[in-house]
Amino acid sequence: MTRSEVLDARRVVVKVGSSSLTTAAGGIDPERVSRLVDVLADVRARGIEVVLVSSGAIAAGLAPLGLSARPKALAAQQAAASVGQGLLVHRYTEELARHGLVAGQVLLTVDDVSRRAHYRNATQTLSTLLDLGVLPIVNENDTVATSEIRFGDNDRLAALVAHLVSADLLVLLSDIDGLYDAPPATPGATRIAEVADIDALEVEVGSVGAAGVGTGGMVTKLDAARIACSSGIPVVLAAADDAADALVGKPVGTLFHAAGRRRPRRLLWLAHATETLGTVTVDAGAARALVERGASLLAAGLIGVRGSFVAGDPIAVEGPDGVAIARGLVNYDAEELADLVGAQGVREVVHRDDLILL
Ligand SMILES: Nc1ncnc2c1ncn2[C@@H]1O[C@H](COP(=O)(O)OP(=O)(O)O)[C@@H](O)[C@H]1O
Ligand SMILES: N[C@@H](CCC(=O)OP(=O)(O)O)C(=O)O
Repeated sequence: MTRSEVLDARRVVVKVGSSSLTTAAGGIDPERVSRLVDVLADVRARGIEVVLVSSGAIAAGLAPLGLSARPKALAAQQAAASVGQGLLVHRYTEELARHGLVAGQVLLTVDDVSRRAHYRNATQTLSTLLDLGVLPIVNENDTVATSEIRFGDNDRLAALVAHLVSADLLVLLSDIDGLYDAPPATPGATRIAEVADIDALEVEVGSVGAAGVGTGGMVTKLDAARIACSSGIPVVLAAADDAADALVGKPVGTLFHAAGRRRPRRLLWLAHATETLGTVTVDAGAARALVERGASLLAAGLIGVRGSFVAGDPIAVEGPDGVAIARGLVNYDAEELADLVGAQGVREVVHRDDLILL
């Protein structure tokens, strides 16, 4: 039986991991890139828009730098990515050109999906590229991302991009042919064909794949699936070798059914992509107002402020017991807010539209 979620999709985000693009020695395998591009070109020929999120910059930079394995130090990874990203996109550009398709490179940082203005820019750029018939190739902007503000893996980035472009489907291609009920090397581990409700899923996951070039392993793929499904986007996780079948809806890999409605765009990044820059502690009355009535947070409920932030930054909101209850975009700088503690003011610290309950 074919999967209607796949057949009905008009806009698809496909993510391919480093482990699916590299040779055993760790460099980029031009044949694997070529095979992937053939599949993507077929999808495009069916009138479906495609955004590719491709890892592999670091892997592509290893050989030119005379390195045999992914370096541990962040600066060395960034150097490898700087060398490799151009080579990687060059490969894609040449391969897509064989099919008469044009590639566009889009490098994103965490800020691009967490700051409101950047988010809008990223959305506009991607939708313009799609309108122009370009096939955007997205990666993290590794050369400028520091360890604190890094996605580090492209799985979550792909889910956020899927949301950003309002995709109908997210396809995660990996070296493994789906989600298993235990790390695949475990005797008796079996593939799960469908996940109806990801929040009810209980599986044992390991971290890194056999090739040793990927990051995050299944943990980050499940995070990505959770982000996409919770915003109404179904996910197929499949082996890169099964990409053609996965993209015509054959029952390969694992299908995660979407849950719920699409959330407003801004709030999705607030929930998943944001590093909060501070925390405000609120009293029990304010905590109840937020949770039970969906109210805005007013200064009168503040009992503490921590961190360093300016107006517009994402912050965490915790109750008097220190348990986080919400995230929001704050209307004041940290110093201004500290002065409002205990002031019994009615000033709005976080507007209800800028709050997401956890
Ligand atoms: N429960 C599980 N089901 C499937 N794969 C798992 C599981 N737990 C751990 N893994 C590992 O996750 C790996 C995929 O992650 P990763 O190496 O980061 O790939 P990619 O480069 O495609 O992002 C698989 O090769 C597998 O070894
Ligand atoms: N941005 C990095 C990708 C990080 C990474 O390895 O991700 P993945 O292979 O998807 O687990 C790169 O291009 O090398």
